[in-house]
Amino acid sequence: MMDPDTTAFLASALLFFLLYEIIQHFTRRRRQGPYPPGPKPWPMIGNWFDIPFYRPCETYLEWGKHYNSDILHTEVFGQHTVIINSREIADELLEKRTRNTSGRIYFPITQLLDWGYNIALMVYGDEWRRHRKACQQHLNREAAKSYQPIQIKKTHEALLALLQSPEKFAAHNRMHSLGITMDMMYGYQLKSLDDPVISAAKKAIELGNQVWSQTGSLINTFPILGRVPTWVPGAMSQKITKESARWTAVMKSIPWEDTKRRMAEGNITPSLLTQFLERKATVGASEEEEEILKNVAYTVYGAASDTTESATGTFFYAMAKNPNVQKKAQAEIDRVVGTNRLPDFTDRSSLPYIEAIYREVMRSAPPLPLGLMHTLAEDDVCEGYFLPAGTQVFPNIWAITHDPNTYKDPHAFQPERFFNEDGTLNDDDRILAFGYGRRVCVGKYVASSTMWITIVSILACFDIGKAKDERGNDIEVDDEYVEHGLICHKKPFKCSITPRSNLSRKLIEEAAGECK
Ligand code: HEM
Repeated sequence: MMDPDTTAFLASALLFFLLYEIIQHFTRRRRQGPYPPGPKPWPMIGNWFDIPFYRPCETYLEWGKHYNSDILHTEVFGQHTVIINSREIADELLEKRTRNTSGRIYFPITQLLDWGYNIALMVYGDEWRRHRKACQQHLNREAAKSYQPIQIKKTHEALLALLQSPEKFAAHNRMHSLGITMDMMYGYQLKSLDDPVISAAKKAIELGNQVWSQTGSLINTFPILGRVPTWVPGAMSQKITKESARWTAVMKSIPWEDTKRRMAEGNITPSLLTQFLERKATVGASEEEEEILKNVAYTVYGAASDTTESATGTFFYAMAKNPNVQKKAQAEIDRVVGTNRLPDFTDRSSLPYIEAIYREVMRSAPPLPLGLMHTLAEDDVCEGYFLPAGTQVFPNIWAITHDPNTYKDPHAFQPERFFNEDGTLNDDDRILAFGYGRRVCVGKYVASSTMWITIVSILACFDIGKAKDERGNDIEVDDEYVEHGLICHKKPFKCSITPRSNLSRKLIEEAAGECK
């Protein structure tokens, strides 16, 4: 038998359901047309049981074929969601009508998690505008160049790590993307993946992801449930949010305190926050400016590291599977850069095949296959379908970059698809993996440079191939991806990474020595 607390909790939840349905019934707006097609919703819960959890991007592509539509609809507890499978519709809704489609859904759980600092989750309004402006100031095309010395230094450190323990390439990849981010934002030098900042952020994000979605917690549908104290049986979300918020506070405080300590000691490495603090000490800055800059740094930690790690993971996978692509790239590097030095950013415009590999990595496995949701400020009509205000729209970036009408043989890794017949790069240089409209990834220039210098440096120094088993046979690499929240990663796999020559080995050791 249930104890009285549980019975009371369930009874109030049921009451809320009923109240909700009644309110929905009386407040439902007049529809200006049908909703886009999708699975038939159940009363009250809507499509709760239809929402796909494994590789939703692929399921939505299948739905698109089933319903013969590139725009699809689901509804869960009255929250409308639209998924777009075509480039044209995504451009129409998320680029041309970006004024109406730049919102983010507000989950009441965000405040309980203490994730209000996160620019990517902020609703469209003045607070977001102030943060976005600060991001643009520090991450625009020109500003992004100031991080190149960090990107080079960290990439050379990664080359050394690959030389010393190639079998740990996935860990080196993670260390590389996190190390660049922490250095850029705080000048914080990450020594290992066991660093307390990394563990705290991991715990905060893993816990938070369990509840930060429409179906993750009832609090997102019935905000009043957020007031239920943690001791009430069944109040799981409250326990999770409390624990996640505790780790978020740790994740924020360690690098910030470290930055202040180093500044006080006069041990300053250039970074977003040290530059700001120096400016504050000389010409002054407001408390609000400081808060915004700190929020930018905290946000970038999450926004930059997992995404870059995912894309670099795809690069290793693509190289292990496509030796011909690798050979062609290395021939280009040897011809343009030579073998007596490591590549640097001045080489970028002279290496079109490397550029094409970068584009193909981002096309073949966009790190956020469904992007981030945008929400509608006002009712809209698209392709004859009615989209009520508040609808969340997901661009199915993976489906769009795998459309065989645009990308022939879309599952093959073919950098050649980005060339004109005369051998020059074509104009398909928009990286859809960075998203859409006013919410497009504000770190795209930084991300592009990190990806490029990583790809070109690894190819200049190493051969990546299939690993061998104990009998000397190739170990095949599977094609599976796994999802962590909205971000997908190549499923762990083995590959062999060997220096191309003794000269490459020497170049790496020299370059890494200079980093110290
Ligand atoms: C391969 C690497 C990356 C990928 C694939 C990526 C992708 C994305 C995507 C899809 C969005 C959402 C866009 C939308 O709403 O339509 C986004 C937002 C964002 N990204 Fe990135 N990103 C990457 C790296 C970075 C880096 C390096 C930074 C910072 C240095 C960064 C900072 C941000 C921020 C702050 C937002 C939120 C923008 C807003 O909501 O206004 N990202 N990113």
